[in-house]
Amino acid sequence: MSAVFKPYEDRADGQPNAENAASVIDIRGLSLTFETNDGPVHALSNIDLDVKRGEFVSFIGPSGCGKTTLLRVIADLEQPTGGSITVNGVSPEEARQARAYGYVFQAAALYPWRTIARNVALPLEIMGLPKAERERRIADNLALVNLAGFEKKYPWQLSGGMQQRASIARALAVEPELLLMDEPFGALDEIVRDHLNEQLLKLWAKTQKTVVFVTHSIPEAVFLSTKIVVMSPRPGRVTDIIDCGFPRDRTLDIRETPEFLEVAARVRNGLRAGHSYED
Ligand SMILES: Nc1ncnc2c1ncn2[C@@H]1O[C@H](COP(=O)(O)OP(=O)(O)OP(=O)(O)O)[C@@H](O)[C@H]1O
Repeated sequence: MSAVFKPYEDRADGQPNAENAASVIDIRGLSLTFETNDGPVHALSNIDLDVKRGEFVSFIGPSGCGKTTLLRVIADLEQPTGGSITVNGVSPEEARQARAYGYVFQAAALYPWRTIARNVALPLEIMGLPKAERERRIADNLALVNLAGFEKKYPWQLSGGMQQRASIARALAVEPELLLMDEPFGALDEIVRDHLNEQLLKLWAKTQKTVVFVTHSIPEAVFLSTKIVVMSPRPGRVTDIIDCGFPRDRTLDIRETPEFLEVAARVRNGLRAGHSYED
């Protein structure tokens, strides 16, 4: 086995000890069936997953395999029809009420009539935070995503990548422990995506957040993750969970290494095995 797959407790690079760290998300035998006019849609079947504090976990799988549905269950936006789930040791509903997570969507979803600072401010206003605290969080989080100086711009004055960084700042400003990201860079070109992947990794190392990230991209999943959850459709199942222990300060160069290509090949094989070519 290559060094890449070393358990965290053997590592000297400061990564969390994944075995002993607290569970942020604990999912057991979880299923979700949507009842539709055309009959039941089995979106998720018998999912088991444990996400530890400080991990970066990616869900990868073909369209319709239930990645977004699983993320929405964690966020209490969908209700499972079977099995159990806890987030920070409590139900997803309680975790949502405690603002345990920030959610970043594929589209930046910024309000065009609000400046960047006022977009980041919105959830803080809803929380009823005092002005001084709101301003501290806006400044800190815009600096964290390298958008200091853009406070007074409107979303349409920023590139797509900058808008997505602003939506990440908005999610972080709530100071959640957990960041849920649904294909946040899916609509961006590859060079911008590479750049944002590097920035996200630095942000993750700096903030020590737990991240759950949905993607279609094998290189993105391997580059970013400590754990890759490979899913297959109809019904959505977990077909493989791959530990991926690259150092936190990795750069894009690692994509050329044999270790990286080895993990990518395992992800690709997992995707192929679960893929149906019927449609
Ligand atoms: N509200 C809903 N009602 C009925 N079916 C739904 C609903 N939401 C999702 N589905 C179905 O559940 C399955 C999983 O959908 P989901 O969006 O989670 O997949 P995904 O892996 O995120 O896909 P993509 O990569 O295309 O975003 C699909 O078959 C989808 O059509």
